Amino acid sequence: MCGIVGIVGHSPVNQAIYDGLTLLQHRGQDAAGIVTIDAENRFRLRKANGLVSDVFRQEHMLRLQGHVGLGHVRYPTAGSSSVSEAQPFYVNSPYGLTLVHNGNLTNNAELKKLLFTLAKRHVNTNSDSEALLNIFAYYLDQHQTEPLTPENIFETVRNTNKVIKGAYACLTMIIGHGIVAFRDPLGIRPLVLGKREESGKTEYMFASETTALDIVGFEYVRDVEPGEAIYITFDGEFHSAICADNPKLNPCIFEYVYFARPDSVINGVSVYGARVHMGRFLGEKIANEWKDILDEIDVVIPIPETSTDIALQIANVLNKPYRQGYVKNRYVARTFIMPGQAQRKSSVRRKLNAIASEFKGKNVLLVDDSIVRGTTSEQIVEMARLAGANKVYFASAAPEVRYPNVYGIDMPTSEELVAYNRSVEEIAQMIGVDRLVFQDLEALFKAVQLENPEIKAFDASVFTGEYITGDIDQAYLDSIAQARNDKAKSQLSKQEENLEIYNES
Ligand SMILES: O=P(O)(O)OC[C@H]1O[C@H](OP(=O)(O)OP(=O)(O)O)[C@H](O)[C@@H]1O
Ligand SMILES: NC(=O)CC[C@H](N)C(=O)O
Ligand SMILES: [Mg+2]
Repeated sequence: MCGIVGIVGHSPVNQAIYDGLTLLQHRGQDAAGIVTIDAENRFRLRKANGLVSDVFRQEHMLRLQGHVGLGHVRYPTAGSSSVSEAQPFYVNSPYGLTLVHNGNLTNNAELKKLLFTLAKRHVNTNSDSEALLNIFAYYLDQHQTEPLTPENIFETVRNTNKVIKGAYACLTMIIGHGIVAFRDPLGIRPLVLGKREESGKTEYMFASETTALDIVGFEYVRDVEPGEAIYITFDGEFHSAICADNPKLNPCIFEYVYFARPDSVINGVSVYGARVHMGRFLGEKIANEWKDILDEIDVVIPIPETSTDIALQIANVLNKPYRQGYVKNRYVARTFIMPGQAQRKSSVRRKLNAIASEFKGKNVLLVDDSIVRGTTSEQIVEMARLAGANKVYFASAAPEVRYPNVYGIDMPTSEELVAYNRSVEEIAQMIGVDRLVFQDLEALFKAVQLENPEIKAFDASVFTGEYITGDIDQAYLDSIAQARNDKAKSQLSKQEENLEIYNES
């Protein structure tokens, strides 16, 4: 679910981009990168595996000179976890071009072949983002006017949109020109625009979520529209155009369930507001369907971090105490977006610990935002039992996750999903609870639409198996299942997967 940032400023941007990335760290923990353009029109780049605070030391920040730049935090959905596939990516022609991408292209293999056929362009890694950059570069290179006009830029985006498939929120930075933001025609991944006035000049910032704008003092202006390109020159000229046929907003619903921060507003939806509605609707469902055990429930307990706001609403609806039964280790990152199942499994136990007194002899209702692989639920139920819980009930604020995701969430195969081919009762047995309830999909849609009634449809493929880009067939799903299942990824040796050209210690 990567996070992206871009700034066209009139003073040094390295610290602002760093700060923005720290507010997007929850979207990607594998790698981080920043690229700027210095006073001699040279790219200055630092990217490496690790968290933002690990990747950038003082010598790197001093390197990142210039008043314009891009930043990226990575959660791999294509290629590997190798630093060679960290972002930003760079190509030298035309002009000198860099790119950051949130999303996933579903025709990466075809794009690599097309690039070689069209222009003998070699893409060295298996990153879809590197292919995307080269497609953009190829079409940009078709224009001969100097400097490029906004129409040249928009024509480039139109041509790019015609050949790439999947989900993408992108920022490219062109030496001697400016930053171009563009979003897929269905708006699956988020992208917002902010601005601020500095010594009489306007500066602009793009980011995956509004929280990144907040921390660096940029005022939210609007979201980048589905299919829209916004071109901001380094002189601060603002140009925009819709560069796709019949664009329509179908945002990824899992952003609201899990990925985005509660203090973010994306596609006009307060993420916190949506989660409050999710909790209320799920509480009402429990009140209606669990009449036989309602009086038995002693306490509602969240699974920190994401589900806390949801659980509080459930406790309010059911008029039950809301207690902190699990303490989250502040030094352990998000487990769901960790690269392998072994690491996810071992991290859950380091991340969450039970306060025994909150469970001993009690009938507890545990609440999480979602159950995906069951990595979290299995272990926290075991902890509840070991702490002496009498009955353990479980509520998920999202419906059963039964299908792979191909639009930027690394869930390549159904077989890894605990709800795949299983009934609610069978899942309850799998995770060891006395009763289990999932949110209804319609209620989940409504929870988001209450915050923005303009949104009429979503990418809900993980729940429905419907892939709204219309190009996904079983052969593709089989290919990514084979290439990217946990076993296949774990067998990639560090050496084999590292296709790095620019080496740095
Ligand atoms: O069933 P699973 O495969 O475990 O996936 C679902 C769990 O993973 C996420 O938590 P995570 O630890 O990633 O982040 P959080 O701290 O934001 O809750 C999510 O909030 C669920 O708790
Ligand atoms: N989570 C994402 O947005 C991933 C971006 C890109 N597909 C990559 O793998 O690097
Ligand atoms: Mg969680």
